[in-house]
Amino acid sequence: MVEIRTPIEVNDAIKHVMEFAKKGEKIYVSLEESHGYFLAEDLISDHPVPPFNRTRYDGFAVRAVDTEKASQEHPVELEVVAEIGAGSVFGKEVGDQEAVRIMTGAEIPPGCDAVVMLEEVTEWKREGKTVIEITRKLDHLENITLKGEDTKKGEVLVKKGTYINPGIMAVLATFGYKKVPVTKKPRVGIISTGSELLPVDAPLEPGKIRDSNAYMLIGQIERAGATPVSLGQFADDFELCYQQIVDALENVDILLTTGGVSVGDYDYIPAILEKLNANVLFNKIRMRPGSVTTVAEVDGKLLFGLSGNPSSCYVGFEIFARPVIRYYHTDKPFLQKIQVALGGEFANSNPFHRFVRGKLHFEEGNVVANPVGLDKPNIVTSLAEANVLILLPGGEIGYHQREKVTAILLDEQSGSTWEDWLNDLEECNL
Ligand SMILES: Nc1nc2c(c(=O)[nH]1)N[C@H]1C(S)=C(S)[C@@H](COP(=O)(O)OP(=O)(O)OC[C@H]3O[C@@H](n4cnc5c(N)ncnc54)[C@H](O)[C@@H]3O)O[C@H]1N2
Ligand code: MOO
Ligand SMILES: [Mg+2]
Repeated sequence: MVEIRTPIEVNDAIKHVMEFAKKGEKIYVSLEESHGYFLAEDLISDHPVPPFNRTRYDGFAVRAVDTEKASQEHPVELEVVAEIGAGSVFGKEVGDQEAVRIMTGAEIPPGCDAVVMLEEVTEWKREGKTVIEITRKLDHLENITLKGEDTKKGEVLVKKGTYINPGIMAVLATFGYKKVPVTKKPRVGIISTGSELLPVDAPLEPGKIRDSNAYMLIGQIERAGATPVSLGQFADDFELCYQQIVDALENVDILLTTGGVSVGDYDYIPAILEKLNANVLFNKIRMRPGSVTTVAEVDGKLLFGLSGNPSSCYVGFEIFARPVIRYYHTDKPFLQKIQVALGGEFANSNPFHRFVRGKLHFEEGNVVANPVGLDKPNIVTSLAEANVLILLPGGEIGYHQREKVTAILLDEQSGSTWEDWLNDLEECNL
């Protein structure tokens, strides 16, 4: 008799999984490799930026008061007493009727309080001296970037738990972080199971397909903030897969398997979990695709038995494994959601919540989420385009073109808290 599984609700399943989520320890990585890590400490400015008053233009630093009477008819003449490029400083006080030739980014010399651009002046030599002619009045502080204009000392610029993007790398460099405090990425193992699976470089054979899930998961794991560990591809053989899983659990923080979680004759993951004496959190969820996603805990480690069907595997990972990985780094481990107009027609109702792979685009000022490709669990090619999961709550209704629905953003990095995730989903009561 085939086992009849009772589906649990999506949010209950997430809650169970998150009970076993762990926090990452603090490590230091070089600034060069920090992209894609998450800050383990607040980034606080320990000096003002810029650290000195500087010129915004190539020009002449002057005393604005000397230009007060300048006009086209009555230009003011100033003597150029020095030249400085960015990185050089003119330590002396600039006196009455004097100017310093200065290049963008150089510190404003003492006594000066305005800069006139090179293009605005006439310059010539007279009796061995360089003289400039200014034809308008300059304002106090004109063309000067003030010390601390960008940021003051002591400000929290980036909060702990933030994903390090290129802009944050610039800020880290500004404050001298050769080594960056980040949270250590968990190691996430991938085992693909299936006697039909070929290595990616093998020619097709009758009845066989190439293993795409393993590579998809490498990308998903990296996007989530973990280090993928490829542990191989194995035939549907109970003993072989059991042994691989036992060995893998020793060597990784989280283990993912794909395939073999359903009720078929060669779906060995449920029996392997039983032999492992694993604490199975659930093996059926009221969602589609990914309903067969099975999660178990073995000695405190999580094992995600993801479906073999590519779209089911993808969605199961994003909804259940991703927040566990993100929690290592941040208290906002859940995906963010937005309201969109539905770009397709789903007239048939479905008792299960649907997570339709979709792509955002803009139409007459509205954000529209268009389904990509066929909405079936076994579809792989649609995943190439997907940047959202369109959430169609289960029930007795269908969904129609331009109806307001929720889209879960797959490439967004700031994340959301559990409360945010629940609030936004209140209406769908997942
Ligand atoms: N009698 C029932 N049959 C099925 C049920 C059910 O409840 N009762 N559930 C269906 C659903 S829903 C899903 S989803 C799949 C889950 O299948 P498994 O997780 O057991 O995966 P497999 O049987 O091993 O493979 C399913 C499908 O996916 C292909 N596959 C497997 N691994 C890979 C890979 N690494 N890369 C690409 N494609 C892969 C495999 O060839 C199969 O076509 O079960 C339904 N059946
Ligand atoms: O787990 Mo299956 O994906 O619901 O199609
Ligand atoms: Mg199966």
